[in-house]
Amino acid sequence: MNRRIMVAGNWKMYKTIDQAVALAKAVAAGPARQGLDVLLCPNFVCLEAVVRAVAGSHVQVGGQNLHWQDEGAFTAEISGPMLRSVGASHVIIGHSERRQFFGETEKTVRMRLAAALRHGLKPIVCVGETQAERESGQTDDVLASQLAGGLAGLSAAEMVKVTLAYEPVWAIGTGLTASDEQAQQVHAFIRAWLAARFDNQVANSCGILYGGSVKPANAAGLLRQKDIDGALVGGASLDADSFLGIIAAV
Ligand SMILES: O=C[C@H](O)COP(=O)(O)O
Repeated sequence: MNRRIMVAGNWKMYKTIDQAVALAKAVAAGPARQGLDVLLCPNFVCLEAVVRAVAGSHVQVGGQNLHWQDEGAFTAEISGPMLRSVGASHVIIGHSERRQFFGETEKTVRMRLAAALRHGLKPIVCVGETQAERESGQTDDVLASQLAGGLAGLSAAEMVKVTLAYEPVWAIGTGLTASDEQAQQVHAFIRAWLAARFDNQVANSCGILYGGSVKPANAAGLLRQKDIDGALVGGASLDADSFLGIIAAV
């Protein structure tokens, strides 16, 4: 099964419009590679400018979140139709920072996922355990629970439109990276979970990205792993040279 590889930059709450446009143009000037998707996820304020900056290139643009309703009295929220109207193709859902700081639950992940699929946005659903959960041997249980809740009731036809991202919370922004073996072990667990919940075909076609202190120096080892289909990059995506270095390492 030949799954596509994706290198996605999650810019989090960084970059003003001018900075975002400069970075997006630098990334878009990098080489396009067969079978490799390059995605940039800027903050909402910069989305439109980044879409324009990469227009005509191989680079795609996504949002970092979306609300489950299409519209309504939900101050400061952004909906699927709004993301589509600005030219976004993807959306990140359930990032651990949303879970940790903004009350994201499995239920809201599932509702956001439904909204993304309803509007033809390609969802990237994040899962991952904390350091305490890993140290107490709960990694598999935590992931199974996040997957079961976040993907509850999803059909196989819907699941193949979803990309998953395994992001161990202890490796995000800390400089600690899961070893190649640790990451592969969890990715294999997730793929086995998908095979059991759906079937082998779904499990084998679903992209599973790794996120957590991915840098040019460790990207090649991680991406060489059988069940790692790309990277969701935070800090190292904020600099063109390091993000292009990760792409080059694929
Ligand atoms: O979404 C990206 C992840 O949170 C990884 O962030 P990081 O590369 O800064 O550790």
